Amino acid sequence: MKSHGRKVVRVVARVKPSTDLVSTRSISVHKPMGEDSETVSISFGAQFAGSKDSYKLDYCYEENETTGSILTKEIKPLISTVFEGKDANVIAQGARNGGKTHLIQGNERELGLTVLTMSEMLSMAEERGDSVSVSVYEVSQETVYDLLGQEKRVVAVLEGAQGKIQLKGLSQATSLIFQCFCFQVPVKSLSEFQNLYYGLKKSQKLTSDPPVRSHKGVMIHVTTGNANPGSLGRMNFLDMAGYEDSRKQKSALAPLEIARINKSIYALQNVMYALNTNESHVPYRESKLTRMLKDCFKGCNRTLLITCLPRKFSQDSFYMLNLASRICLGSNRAMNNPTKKKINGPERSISLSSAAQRRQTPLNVSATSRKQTMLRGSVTERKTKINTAASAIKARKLFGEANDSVKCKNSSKKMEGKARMALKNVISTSKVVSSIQASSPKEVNPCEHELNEAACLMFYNVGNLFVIYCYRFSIFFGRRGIFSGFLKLCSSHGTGKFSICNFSGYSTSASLSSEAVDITEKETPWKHKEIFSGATHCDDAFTEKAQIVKRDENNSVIDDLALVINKGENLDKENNSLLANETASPPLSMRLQELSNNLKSICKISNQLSVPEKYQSPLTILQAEEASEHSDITAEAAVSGELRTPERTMPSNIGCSPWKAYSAHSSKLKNSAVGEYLKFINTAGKEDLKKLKGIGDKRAAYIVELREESPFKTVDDLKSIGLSAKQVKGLLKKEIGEIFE
Ligand SMILES: Nc1ncnc2c1ncn2[C@@H]1O[C@H](COP(=O)(O)OP(=O)(O)OP(=O)(O)O)[C@@H](O)[C@H]1O
Repeated sequence: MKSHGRKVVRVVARVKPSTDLVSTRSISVHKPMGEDSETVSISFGAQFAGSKDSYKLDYCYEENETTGSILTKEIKPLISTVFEGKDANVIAQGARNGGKTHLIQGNERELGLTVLTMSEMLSMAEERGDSVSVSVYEVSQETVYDLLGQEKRVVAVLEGAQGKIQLKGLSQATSLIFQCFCFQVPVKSLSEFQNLYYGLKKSQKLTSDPPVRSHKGVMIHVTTGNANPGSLGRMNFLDMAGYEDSRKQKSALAPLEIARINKSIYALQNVMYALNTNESHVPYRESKLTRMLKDCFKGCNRTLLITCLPRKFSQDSFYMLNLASRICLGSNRAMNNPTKKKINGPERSISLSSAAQRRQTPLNVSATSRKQTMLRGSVTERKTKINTAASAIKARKLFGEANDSVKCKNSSKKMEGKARMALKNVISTSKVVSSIQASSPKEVNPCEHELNEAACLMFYNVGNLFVIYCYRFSIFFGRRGIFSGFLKLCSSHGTGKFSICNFSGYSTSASLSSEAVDITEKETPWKHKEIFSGATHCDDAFTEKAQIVKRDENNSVIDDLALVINKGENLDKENNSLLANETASPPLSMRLQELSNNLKSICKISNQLSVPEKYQSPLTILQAEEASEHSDITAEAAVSGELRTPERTMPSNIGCSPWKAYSAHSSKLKNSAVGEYLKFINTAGKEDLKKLKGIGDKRAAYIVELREESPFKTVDDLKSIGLSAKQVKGLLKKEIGEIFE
């Protein structure tokens, strides 16, 4: 019998027998020492040329090997550990239709691993005088359901003060002596279990309308049967929902649903990887599934990860095998490497998933993510120096192009082309700068970006008004939630619009740059009869300046207000410190200054052009006025020819009703208040926390404890301190309402 050795996660594959007799045999498994091989290599046919030659796993069960042999070689050693008081997990993962359910659940004719294991455990329990009970659960769209009740019940997964997983609202479960996940049903015989298990499967089929894909789990609990009954161990079987590339055209599922499933698959991979590489931080909180199974995974508990592979190999299976191999080897830490090559390949889903996660949690990057960021930093360190120069060149090129487009008088089509080129360059510059920022170790601290200044260069097109905003700001837009609202607000106006943003906080910059590109993709065709209006906003080291250039259809300048950038002391300091540290990325102020200089040069050229008054249509003038109004450029400033930095209120009522504008503003305010509340929860000391309504000594201590493991990312996370959704809402209401008292 093969020993599991010291590995926390043993990674094997199972090849599903092919019913298609003519299918080409695309997988080949190399077992150097037959069944006793320590590792095996799996390789593919020519269609996967370009991939690695082979992938190493701990073992691979081929078609001719039965489920019984998996039981004997892999699961029996785990059963012994369960009776010794440990937990064990058997997880089937893979692409869709890979045979996961067949392996875990089986059917009446061909028993699956769960039933075979239950049989073993029942006879062992009988011998020892112990008892066995079972819980069955399902995790669908980040919600856990108990399947053994009269009807599906939602299970709230909470962490107790000791970090133990607890249930809320399930009295039957909490009254049990040991920590359990779901309602447990005692099982006395195998036939009783089979009736329950397969009966459940049938009734679920009837009730699940419309069918949703989910992760399904069966947990077998063992309790000692002596005078002091107590929990021994648990054997957890998990049938993961199948991985599917969300870009697939044929999928019956909504892309959002696929993305969520993939995200939770990815979260599990992260946990397995962290466990196998003995990382100090295991990202359990990245998904509901991993969070609820935290106690089963951690410590000396063992996990068997089975990747189910159909003989007729698909790209999705290849992807899952690739991930499994990484967990097995535990050596390649760059699962999230956002290199171009990987983004084009199956890893794109991973990086998108994690980007999505980061988008949700810009402030709170998990320790693993931070580590990965550091790693990416070191991997791209060499590239960074080159990119720093390249980005500066690209920035110059961008505005060089912009100059060209201003100069272009005769051909509006030519101008359109140039403008598109300029946009392209902005995007690439943005990406380069983002990657530099990501690789800068000093910017890895997830909280630091709040204090860092951030810059945003924003272009957007309102009707035939083309506005350029260049921002430098700190705390106000330090929160992604607010900034996202801001982007959405902008993107909800006008016909064609896009935004390019650079944030100095790593997580934010990554998420925003991708978001910015998304918006760009939706851009409507460029209009070449624009009035150009640009404004630069600068905090701190900069004085407030703005610029408006109006153009008619002949590209002539109607009005131009000068752009002046004053360099303050802070800027000098910042730049001096840069000179002292040649390897650092150029400070934002320097980049911003460069952009501003280029804008100035555009102005100069624009100044030389005359604007026939007849070309000023009332509409365009109105829009320009509206834009200046919304940019909070005062009449006084306009008269003096020097524009003030608009306040950080964005034009919200251009092209929309007062109600819409009000709604947008109030939701922005709400997000801002919630963000500040969470920020406080994540940073305040215990005494300060107690000043919050509804937070006492115990809760404050618990908050401090929980956030050390993983900061609170959303309002929902507050439920983990033992509050109901209603209570959380009440707390926020009280805090926010107090502002107006
Ligand atoms: N070992 C096997 N022998 C024979 N048929 C199998 C085997 N494994 C799977 N199948 C068949 O392949 C089909 C898909 O299997 P299964 O439903 O287990 O895949 P899955 O990976 O669970 O799919 P999903 O990702 O949709 O949950 C089923 O019709 C099943 O009967």
